[in-house]
Amino acid sequence: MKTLEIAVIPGDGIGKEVVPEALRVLDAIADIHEGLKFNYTHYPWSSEYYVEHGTMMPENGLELIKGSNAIFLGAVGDPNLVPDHVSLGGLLLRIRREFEQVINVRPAKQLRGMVSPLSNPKNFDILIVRENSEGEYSSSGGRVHNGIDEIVVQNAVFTKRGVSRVMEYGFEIAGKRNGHLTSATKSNGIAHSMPFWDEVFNELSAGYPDIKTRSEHIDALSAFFITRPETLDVVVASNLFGDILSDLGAAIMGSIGIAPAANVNLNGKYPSMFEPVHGSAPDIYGKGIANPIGQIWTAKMMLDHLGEPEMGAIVLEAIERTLEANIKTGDIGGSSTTSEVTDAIIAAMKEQIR
Ligand SMILES: NC(=O)C1=CN([C@@H]2O[C@H](COP(=O)(O)OP(=O)(O)OC[C@H]3O[C@@H](n4cnc5c(N)ncnc54)[C@H](O)[C@@H]3O)[C@@H](O)[C@H]2O)C=CC1
Ligand SMILES: CC(=O)C(=O)O
Ligand SMILES: [K+]
Ligand SMILES: [Mn+2]
Repeated sequence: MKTLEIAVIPGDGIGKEVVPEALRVLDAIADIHEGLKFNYTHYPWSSEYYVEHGTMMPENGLELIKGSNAIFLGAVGDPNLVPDHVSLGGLLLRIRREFEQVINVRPAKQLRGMVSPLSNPKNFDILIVRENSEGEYSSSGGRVHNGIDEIVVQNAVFTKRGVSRVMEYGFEIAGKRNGHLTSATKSNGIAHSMPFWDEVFNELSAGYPDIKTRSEHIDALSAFFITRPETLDVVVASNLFGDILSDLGAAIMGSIGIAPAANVNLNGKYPSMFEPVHGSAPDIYGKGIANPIGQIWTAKMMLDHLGEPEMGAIVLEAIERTLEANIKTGDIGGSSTTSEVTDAIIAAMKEQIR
């Protein structure tokens, strides 16, 4: 029996609604695959936890989840309770950074049964590879003085190690897909970090003669996501650019509610973390209408990562069959509830093994 230890952190808002739904899907997978079992340990770390304890997780929080095979997270952020930079910084970004989850992989592809807002989407299939530990989201900087004299410095940190690592991951994964890697740059406006980014990209591309490369400035690239997404394969981007591109990728798929993500640790010292692209969606929380597909597709990425790609394929096929059957939440034009969509996905999984 292969038993996988999963640290479960639903977090805030709809994270608390969609995570239990995705666990139902994982339980159905364990029913299908008799040699596989999931052991969940639930952690209530969230903005509410902060209000009670003055911290997003206990002092030994990282120790508690370090030994798990993977972390399965919903979303963090309840701006009415805790400022976002405190809640995300104290939980989500902290785990990403301290567990050296240096890459964030985010697919954006057209699923069967989804209606893209693009009038002519042409079957795009993009994989965004986002740098996940430094760049514009570094905690380096500070504030001094007050009033009109106040000075704020936010440093964007780019290391040779970090940039090479994310690009190499991009080259490798492009080799397993369509062999095309696009680099998101802005070296016409950002004078130090982005020319460096381009240099490293050009340097590394020499070692991957079979990969076709392309560099695009982030502004133009954003437009290409809309006007010709089918020309993109793997896109490698800095932390901020990758963050923005992945909401854009989600939008052209049809909703941010379906977009999955994996925060990958490459050195094996710590677990990887799986969480959808979307946040806690306070505007729809508590109504039972959140789209569970982002969290469920994220569970598929976790299954792939944990060496169960056949099980992952069953989940994605079931998602597509459910969309084709028009069983959808409101964000994608349907009227089904969160749990009705999950029920349909689980039924479509069982149908495949009959
Ligand atoms: N990785 C994370 O945990 C993230 C956390 N956040 C946090 O979440 C909170 C809200 O942030 P927003 O900028 O509003 O982003 P958001 O992703 O939570 O919501 C943006 C819009 O998409 C909709 N939406 C998101 N997920 C959906 C789903 N599964 N089904 C249906 N509709 C969905 C929301 O209703 C909202 O209209 C903030 O506290 C923010 O900091 C935001 C992004 C990522
Ligand atoms: C924080 C955020 O927006 C993200 O990781 O996508
Ligand atoms: K999330
Ligand atoms: Mn984001």
